[in-house]
Amino acid sequence: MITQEAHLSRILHLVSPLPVTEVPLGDALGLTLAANVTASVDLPPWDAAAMDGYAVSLTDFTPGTLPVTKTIPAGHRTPESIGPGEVAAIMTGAPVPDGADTIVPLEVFHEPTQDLPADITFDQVPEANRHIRRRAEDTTAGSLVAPAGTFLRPNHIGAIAATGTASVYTARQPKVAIISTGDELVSPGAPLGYGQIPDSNAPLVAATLESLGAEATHQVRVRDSAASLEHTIAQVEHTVDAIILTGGASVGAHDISNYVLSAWQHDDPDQAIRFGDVNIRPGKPQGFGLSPAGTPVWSLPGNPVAVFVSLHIFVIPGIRKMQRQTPHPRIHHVVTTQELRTPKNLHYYMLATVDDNDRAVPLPSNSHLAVKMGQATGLLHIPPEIDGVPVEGTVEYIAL
Ligand SMILES: Nc1nc2c(c(=O)[nH]1)N[C@H]1C(S)=C(S)[C@@H](COP(=O)(O)OP(=O)(O)OC[C@H]3O[C@@H](n4cnc5c(N)ncnc54)[C@H](O)[C@@H]3O)O[C@H]1N2
Ligand code: MOO
Repeated sequence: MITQEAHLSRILHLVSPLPVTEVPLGDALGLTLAANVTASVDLPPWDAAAMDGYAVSLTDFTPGTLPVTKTIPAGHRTPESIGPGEVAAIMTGAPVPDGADTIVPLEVFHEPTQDLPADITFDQVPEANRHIRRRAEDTTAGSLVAPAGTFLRPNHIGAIAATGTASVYTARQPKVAIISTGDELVSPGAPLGYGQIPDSNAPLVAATLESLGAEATHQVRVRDSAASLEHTIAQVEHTVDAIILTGGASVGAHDISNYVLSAWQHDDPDQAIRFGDVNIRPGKPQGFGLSPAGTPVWSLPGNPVAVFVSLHIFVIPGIRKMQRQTPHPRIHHVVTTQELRTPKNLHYYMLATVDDNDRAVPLPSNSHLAVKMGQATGLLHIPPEIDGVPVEGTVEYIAL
């Protein structure tokens, strides 16, 4: 029996990050930064008004009526200055004129209007340094905005654009071929003859890859024939970054993935495809290695929930490494509403629904229960050292 840890670490050892390319910021959502992004400019680039109002010099200031000598809207392109006894009408986001010590919001003097008054009356000395966004308060040019490894969400895109950057460096997205094996498989939606089932693994794997930003370039169904499997792999092997097979990973007479891939010779035996039982349920029979051309190949068991667990524990970390991203999933902790009994010495994964209060209701988790998989919000993980968790006990949880 291979441990989950040993199998995963072999996968991460054999999978390499993909080459880096420059991508326009508009296409970068959901990609992972391969290089730090630093600010091209100070932000704010200059002292700016935070309120619509009046910029005032407090040098020799005495309350009374003062003339409004200029108007500075946002986007004003000429540096301005004011001297003692002068007031400039200023709009939110406009550069603060030299000599101004504070901004007083317009409501202090009058109702909002488009016709600004020629002068305004101060009853008292205004407080200094109010309503001014200081230059470089947010960041300085050259400072880190987002480190390499950041998975770009909309907020990162906004922050990077704000600091004057139009493109980012990211790993090329993995192209992956998905091969479902099994004489029993037909396209989802096709009429089922006796003994036939819809191929649900290919759509599951493809959707998982797409959710990571990777591209499922091929989805091929092959019959349980060594010749067809060899032919299919030969056709896709040189155009993809990885191949994911489902089915035929076990030891049955028709489990062709195991027989075909185990027979491949590799110059470096450490890199060859190896099959074996891993201490994980579901998902026990696993194959992984590099094809003779050096393409990583995951050979997963056929049962849909076993595929689902295998994707989360063994495939997603490898794809993330290709994307130059942190490979490991975020583990949460939740409270189980039922006692969980599991075999010792196995990493046991259970489908579950977890509510907003982090309370988990386990679902039946046998590896063929595809519809139960559809009801889950994630996977509970009971590690090999224990044989269960009592009701109201804390348990690890991988959210989808
Ligand atoms: N004698 C033994 N039999 C089995 C063992 C074992 O150790 N000794 N392990 C069992 C476990 S655990 C698993 S998991 C499965 C894995 O089997 P295979 O990887 O060889 O997968 P298949 O036999 O091809 O299929 C298993 C199951 O999944 C269904 N399937 C396959 N492909 C798809 C697909 N694309 N979409 C939907 N469903 C699919 C298939 O019809 C089978 O029902 O082996 C156990 N047996
Ligand atoms: O381990 Mo198998 O993957 O039970 O279904």
